[in-house]
Amino acid sequence: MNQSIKPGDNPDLTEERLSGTFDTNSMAAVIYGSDKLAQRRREISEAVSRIPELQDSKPCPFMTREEKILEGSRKSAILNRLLPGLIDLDSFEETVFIHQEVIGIEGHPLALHESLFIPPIATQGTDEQQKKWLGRAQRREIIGCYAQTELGHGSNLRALETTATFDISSQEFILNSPTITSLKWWPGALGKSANWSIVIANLIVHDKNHGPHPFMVQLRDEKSHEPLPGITVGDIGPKMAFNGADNGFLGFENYRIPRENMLMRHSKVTPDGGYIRPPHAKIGYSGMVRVRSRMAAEQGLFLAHALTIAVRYSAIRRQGYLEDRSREVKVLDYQTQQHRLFPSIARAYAFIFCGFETIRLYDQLLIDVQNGNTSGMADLHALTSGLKSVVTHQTGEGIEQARMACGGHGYSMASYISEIYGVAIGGCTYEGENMVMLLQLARYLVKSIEMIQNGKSKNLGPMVAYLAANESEIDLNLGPNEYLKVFQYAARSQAWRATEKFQKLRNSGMSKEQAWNQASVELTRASRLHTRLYIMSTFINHVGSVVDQKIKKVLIDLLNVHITYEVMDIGIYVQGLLSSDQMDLIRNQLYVSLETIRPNAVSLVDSFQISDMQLRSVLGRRDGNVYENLFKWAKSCPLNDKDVLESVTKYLKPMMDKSKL
Ligand SMILES: CCCCCCCC/C=C\CCC/C=C/C(=O)SCCNC(=O)CCNC(=O)[C@H](O)C(C)(C)COP(=O)(O)OP(=O)(O)OC[C@H]1O[C@@H](n2cnc3c(N)ncnc32)[C@H](O)[C@@H]1OP(=O)(O)O
Ligand SMILES: Cc1cc2nc3c(=O)[nH]c(=O)nc-3n(C[C@H](O)[C@H](O)[C@H](O)COP(=O)(O)OP(=O)(O)OC[C@H]3O[C@@H](n4cnc5c(N)ncnc54)[C@H](O)[C@@H]3O)c2cc1C
Repeated sequence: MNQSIKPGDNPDLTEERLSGTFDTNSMAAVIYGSDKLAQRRREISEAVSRIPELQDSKPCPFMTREEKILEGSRKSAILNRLLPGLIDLDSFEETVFIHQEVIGIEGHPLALHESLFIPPIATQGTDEQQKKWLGRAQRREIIGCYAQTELGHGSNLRALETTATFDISSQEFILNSPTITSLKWWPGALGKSANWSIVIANLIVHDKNHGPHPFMVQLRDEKSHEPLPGITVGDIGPKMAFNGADNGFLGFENYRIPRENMLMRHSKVTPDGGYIRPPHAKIGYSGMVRVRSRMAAEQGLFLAHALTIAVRYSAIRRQGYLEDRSREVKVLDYQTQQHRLFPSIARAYAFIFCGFETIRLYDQLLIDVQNGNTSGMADLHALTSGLKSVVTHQTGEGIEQARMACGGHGYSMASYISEIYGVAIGGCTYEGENMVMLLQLARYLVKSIEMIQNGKSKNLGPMVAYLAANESEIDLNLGPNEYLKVFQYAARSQAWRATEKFQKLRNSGMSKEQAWNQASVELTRASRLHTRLYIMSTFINHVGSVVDQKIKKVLIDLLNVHITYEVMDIGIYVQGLLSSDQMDLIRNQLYVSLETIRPNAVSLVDSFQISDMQLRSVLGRRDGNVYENLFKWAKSCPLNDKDVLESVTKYLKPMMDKSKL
C-alpha cells in the first residue's frame, strides 16, 4: 500500500495512491539500501517536524541572501545542540540528511564542513593531526572549508599558483598568492563563516615545486572571527542558486603556518627539508574522488525532488479532455506528459542505485589505500569522472522537463523547481567541469583499447571487457540483457571510432595534445555512452537482486521504461546493428511501458519519502491541496504587505497624474 494516504488529501492524489500496486515503505527500503536506513529517515523527519525552532521562519523564496545565511546559521547552531538526540553522530548520511531536511538545499555555513573539510583531515592527516583537529571539527568548535579553485584556475590543478614555501629556519610554510589570478575563488563557507580551511597550494622545498598539496590553515581569529594578518577573505557575491552558502575568495601575503600543518599521511616534508613522495602521485586528489563518488546519489535525489513535485502536481492538475467531455483529465494521463516524466523517474532510481554502489566502492578503496594498495585508484577515478558528468547533465535535463511539465506554476518559485535546478546544475561544474572529467574517462577508454590492440585483452578490468567483444547481431526478442548488448555495441563502436580518430591524427604527425583536442568531441561521446552503459547494467543488476516480488515487478516495469528510452535516445549509434523494424519494436515497447507504469507513478515518487519540509514546494505538497495553498503563499509575499507601494506613490502615480494634464 501507499503509506502517504491521509484524510483530507486531494481526492485525485488519493485515487492515484490507491491504484499503486506496492508498499511505498518497502520501496523506500530498496531505494535507501535497507529498511533500517529508510526508517531512520522517516524517524528523523518526524522528530524534526515536532521541534518548533527548527521550522522555516518564512518561505525561502521570500528571504534575502543575508536572511538565508542568518537562517542557515541559526538552524545549524540549534542542530549542533540537538543532534546527539536526533541522529547517529557517526553517520555521514544522517548528518547530511538532517541538514537538508531542516535547512534545505540552498546551502548553509556548514554545507562543506562535513563533506570537504573533515574527510581530508580524516584520510590525509597523520594520527597526530587527526588527534589535534578532527575532534574539534566534529564538535564544530571550528568551521572549515576546502580552498582549491583559484580565480584563474579550476580545471587544471597543475596550474594552481598559490605557493607554500618551506622555511627550514623557522620550520614553517609561507603561503602566498602571488597574482590576482591566484586568489582562491569559490570555496563554500569561506566567505564569511569558516575560520579554518584545507588549502591546496604548491609545495615548494629548496626551490623545487612538488605540485599541489593540502595544508590545514587557520583563516580567522577564533575569538573575534576577524581575518588574521596576511589573510584577505570575503564573499564572492550572489550566484544562480545556492545562495544560503557564502562562497568566498581568499588571498595570502607571506602567511606563515607550522610545518605540522601540511597534511602528511601520504606525502611528507621532514624538518631538514626532505620530501617523501606519496604511494600514488594522485593520492592528494582522493578528496575529489570521494565527493564525485557521492554525486550520483545526491543528484538522483535532486531529480527525485523535482519529479515528486511534477508527478504529484500532474495528478491533481486537470486540463483538456480525452474521451469524457464532462470533466477535464489529469495531465498525467497525456502520453506526452508521461514521456516527459517517467523516463526521468527511471533515471532517478538508476542514479541512486549507481550512487550507493560508487559510495561502497570508494569506502572499499579507502580501506585498500590505507593498507598501501592503490591499484584501484585509476578505475574509480575514471568511473566517477564519467558518472558525475553524465548524471549531473541528465539530472539538469530531467529537472527542466519537470518544470515545464508543471506549466505556468512550474515557473513560480512556489514550485521551488528553479532552485532545485540551480543547485543541481552546479554539479555540472563543481568537482571538475563535465567535459574535462569526460576526457579523463576517455584517457582510460583509449588506454583500454590500446591494450586490446596490443593483444592484452585479458588484462582488461570487468568494466571495459565489453570493448573487446564483437557483437554484430541482436535477437529481436528483446529482454534487458539484449538491450545491454545493444548499448555495449554503441559504446564499443564509439570508443573505437574515437580512439582510431585520435590514432590516425597522431599517425599523420600531429602532436599528442593536438590530436587529442581534434578527437575530443568523439572522445567525450565515447565516455558518455560508456557511463550510460554502466548505469544501465547497475540498474539491471540491482533489480535482479530484489527479493520482494511486488517491488521487483514494478522495478522491472520501470527498468523497461529505462532501457527502451535509453536505446531510442542513442538511436544514431545503433544504426549499424538494429534494423528499422527493430527500432519500431523498441519504440512501441517504450509506449507500452509508459502505460504500464502509469498507475504506479505517484507511488514511485512517494517512495522517495521526501517530506514537505524538505521539498519546500507548494506544488509538490504530499496532500495535493495545491490551489488554496498557492493563494495563501501569494498573499504572504512581502510585496502584498501593503496595497499601495512606494514605487506607485513616488513614480507611477505622479507619472499618470502628469499624463492626465
Ligand atoms: C541530496 C543530497 C544533498 C547534498 C547537497 C550537496 C550540495 C553540494 C553543493 C555544493 C558543493 C560543492 C562543492 C564543490 C567543491 C569543489 O568543486 S572542490 C574543487 C574541485 N576541483 C576539481 O575537481 C578540479 C578538476 N581537475 C582535476 O581533478 C585534475 O586537474 C585533473 C582533471 C584530474 C587532471 O589532473 P592532472 O593534470 O594532475 O592529471 P593528468 O595529467 O590529466 O592525468 C595524469 C594521470 O593521473 C590520473 N589521475 C588523475 N586524477 C586521478 C585520481 N583522482 N585518481 C587516480 N588517478 C588520477 C589520470 O587518469 C592520468 O592517468 P593516465 O596517465 O594513466 O591516463
Ligand atoms: C556551486 C559551486 C561550488 C563550488 N565550491 C567549491 C569549493 O568548495 N572549493 C573549491 O575549491 N572550488 C569550488 N568550486 C569551483 C569548481 O570546482 C570549479 O569551478 C570547477 O572545477 C571548474 O573549474 P573552472 O571554473 O576553472 O572552469 P574552466 O576550467 O575555466 O571551464 C571553462 C570551460 O573550459 C573548458 N575546459 C577547461 N579545460 C579544458 C580542457 N582541458 N579540455 C577541454 N575543455 C576544457 C570547460 O569544459 C568549460 O567549458 C565551486 C564551483 C561551484 C559552481
